[in-house]
Amino acid sequence: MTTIISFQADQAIPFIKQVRLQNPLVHCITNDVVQNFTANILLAIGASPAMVVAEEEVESFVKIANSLLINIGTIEQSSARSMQLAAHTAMMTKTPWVLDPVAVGEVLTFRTNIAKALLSCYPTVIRGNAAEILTLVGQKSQAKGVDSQDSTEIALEAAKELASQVQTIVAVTGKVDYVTNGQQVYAISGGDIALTRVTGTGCSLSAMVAAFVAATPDDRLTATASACFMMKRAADMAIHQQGLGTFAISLWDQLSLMETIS
Ligand SMILES: Nc1ncnc2c1ncn2[C@@H]1O[C@H](COP(=O)(O)OP(=O)(O)OP(=O)(O)O)[C@@H](O)[C@H]1O
Ligand SMILES: Cc1ncsc1CCO
Ligand SMILES: [Mg+2]
Repeated sequence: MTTIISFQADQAIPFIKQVRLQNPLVHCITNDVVQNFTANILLAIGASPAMVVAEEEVESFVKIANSLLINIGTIEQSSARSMQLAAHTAMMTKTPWVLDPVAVGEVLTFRTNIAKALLSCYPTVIRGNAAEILTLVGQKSQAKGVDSQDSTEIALEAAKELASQVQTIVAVTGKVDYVTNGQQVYAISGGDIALTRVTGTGCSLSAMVAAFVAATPDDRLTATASACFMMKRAADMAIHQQGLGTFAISLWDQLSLMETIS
């Protein structure tokens, strides 16, 4: 049986600082809903976002980027081709890359097939909600569109299995986040239910993971857990007495302020 280790702030702090020091260039191929939010979240944590999607451009851009994010949230034929080319280039150039398999499941078969095919390009990290991770290992899942109705506890074994199968790191997020390489498991608790009521917090977290694994290549498991910790901690500190708009802005503020004083 694997011991689940509760991830602590003192483990995350050096990784959060490294992202600000390194200012990684993160190549994002992400969905239409979250482009602006994701770019701003990356800037807030000290990374440099670039949304480059054209099939004609992705190959050369992956080669100069420090990491790549592929998020299939609003995938179409043309973006699917860009994703496959970008992931293949990342594998060949050993550029770390993160897969966010948004809304994979039995209803949305086009994206599910693409996401499964992308696994052969060995993502460095897969970050998804419980339903998405269950789907990728071929188990039944419950979702309402992009939102999971399964808990991360139910998906933990699937996350470990996926990590072992694909030789990757899996971050399965929800009330408690679990980050695993198949052997070790970190648990990150905290955060706020409001994170599920602002669109793109998971998508932006995947982009943060891409920045963290680029800036701290020696320990990508801790880097991934640190990104998850940072999002939860920012939500803990964000203002949540008014409405969701204030919460979203305050979350952005808290991400930008965390560990800026050295
Ligand atoms: N019930 C909850 N309580 C506290 N934090 C939560 C809860 N559910 C999710 N989170 C946090 O919300 C963030 C997004 O995770 P989630 O699993 O909802 O991603 P997602 O479903 O891919 O989101 P999206 O598709 O909207 O981008 C993570 O930081 C996660 O820890
Ligand atoms: C709402 C939505 N639909 C496709 S992607 C996306 C962003 C949150 O996953
Ligand atoms: Mg998602």
